[in-house]
Amino acid sequence: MATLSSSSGGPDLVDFLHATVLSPKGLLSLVVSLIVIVLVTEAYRANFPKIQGIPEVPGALPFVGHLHRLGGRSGENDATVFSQWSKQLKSSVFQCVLGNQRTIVVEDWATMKHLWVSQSNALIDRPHQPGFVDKLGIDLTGSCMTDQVRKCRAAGMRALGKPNWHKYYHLLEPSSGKFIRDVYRKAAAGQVVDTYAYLRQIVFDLGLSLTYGARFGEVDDDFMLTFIKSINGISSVRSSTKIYHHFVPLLRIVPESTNETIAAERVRRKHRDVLYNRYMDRVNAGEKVDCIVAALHEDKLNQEEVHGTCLSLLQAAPDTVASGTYMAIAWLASPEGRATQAVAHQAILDAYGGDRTKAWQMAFREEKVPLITSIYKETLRFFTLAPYATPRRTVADVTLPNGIVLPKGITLIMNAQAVDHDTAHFGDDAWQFRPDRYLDPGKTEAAGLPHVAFGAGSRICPAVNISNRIIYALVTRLLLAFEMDNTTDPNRAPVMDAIRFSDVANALVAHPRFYDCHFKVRDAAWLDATLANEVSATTA
Ligand code: HEM
Repeated sequence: MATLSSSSGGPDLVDFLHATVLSPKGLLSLVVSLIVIVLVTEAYRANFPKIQGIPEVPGALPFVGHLHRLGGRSGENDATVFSQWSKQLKSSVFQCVLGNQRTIVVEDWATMKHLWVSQSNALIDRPHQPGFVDKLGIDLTGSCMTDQVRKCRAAGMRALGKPNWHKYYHLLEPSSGKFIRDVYRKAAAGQVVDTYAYLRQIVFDLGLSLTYGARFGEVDDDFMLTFIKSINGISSVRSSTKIYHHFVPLLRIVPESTNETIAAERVRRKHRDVLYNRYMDRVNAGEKVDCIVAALHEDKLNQEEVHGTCLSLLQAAPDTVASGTYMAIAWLASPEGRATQAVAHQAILDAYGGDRTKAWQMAFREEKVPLITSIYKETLRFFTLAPYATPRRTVADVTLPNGIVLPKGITLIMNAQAVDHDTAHFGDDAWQFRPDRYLDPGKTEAAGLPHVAFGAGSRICPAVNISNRIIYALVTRLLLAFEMDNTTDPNRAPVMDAIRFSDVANALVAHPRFYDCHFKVRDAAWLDATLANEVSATTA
């Protein structure tokens, strides 16, 4: 054993150091000790200390915090797990830690309104998801509100705004007519129909047209299917808690062996280039193509911004609107909903003085039947498609209703599934589907916010109005054309439960389980003539 043998220090101290700390064994112990210190410090390090006065979910693990119980790992979606925690803690506001991200979860309407609506400007950022958003280029939904994102969001909102809707009728009307014609043909052949792919195509077609001025014809078009697959690959990761790398900084020292986002982004980019090149060919041939790319070029956005805006819209469009319409049909065609079909059909006729052709023609152009409006709002509330909305990050201190201050930079999650079923706001029947809930505006409309399916406040979905109108029109046209009845085959019947309607437990956006429906034409002669008129009007 080495000892300090001389009081003068000098060489003896050096010998001592060489024999201990600087020896290979000593250096190894030093490195190991440092690693242990770093690991111990990292193990429970969060970006913010615990906030006093807000209950915290017990059972955080080192490094991952509460992530091990989220991301579908327990078989439930995050919103459902949040509600279990809220019940356990007896508090509608609580804190948990996602990797190193201290996160406040809000479960009730009143607190949601106090933060997301009344302090909207302070909630304008998104938490950074390293390993995801940095692989995508500009991504409106997943990015903080930089000047560039603000510019792109404004351009997207302009394109989706009401003054531009007249440009989209000539797309939506024939594509919905074609959808109904296909359903009609199958029904006439005695087949049940799963409408999902048709509905998605209508919305995706609209998205392609309003972004790159493109259009794809058939449901099984290979190009469209691979493009949608890449889009879904990206959406399945956005704001999801399924990938530990996105939340645990230490894990990012080791690169991910395969990154779902990078793979999907490569495919998405290839498709984007095809669309863009087709657009440029048309422009170079002297055609004036009316679409966002054209408008954005005029707005002097650079190419990255043009593509970022277009892809962000395409990314969000197809499945959300399709799923909303799909669940409205599922409810109307359920034993519980069938009586409402007759009432809604009559309400449409009444609104147009019995002229069903006029009702058909105006379906996309005006919202004249309050019961249909109520049905689509109730559908979007009841089957909340983005169960935990999209997380936010504060850009200034905000206060809870009880005065507790949440610091600038903290992550906030609105449990939209819980907020949309808050009995204190919607009443004791919040977990029941009531088609007429929004006929009596009363308290449900008090905030100008019927539900939070589209989020709320500064980053609310920019496509709220156009999405609502598309669902309204499709439901109206289907009711005019058919009586609908879900299959009784238990393997293909829809699931009508407000949580279990979706099979997806590990992603931001729910996806309804597929189902089949019987469609019985109400008046074949009228439908034949109406569809024929629409086709000839489009081709004229
Ligand atoms: C029923 C249909 C839809 C639902 C339920 C829905 C839901 C949502 C939700 C919950 C958010 C987050 C809002 C927040 O943080 O408060 C969002 C954001 C967004 N949605 Fe939608 N959406 C739908 C349709 C669409 C469509 C058709 C488009 C595009 C054409 C679109 C584009 C976007 C974009 C770009 C954002 C990001 C906005 C931002 O972060 O600033 N959405 N949507």
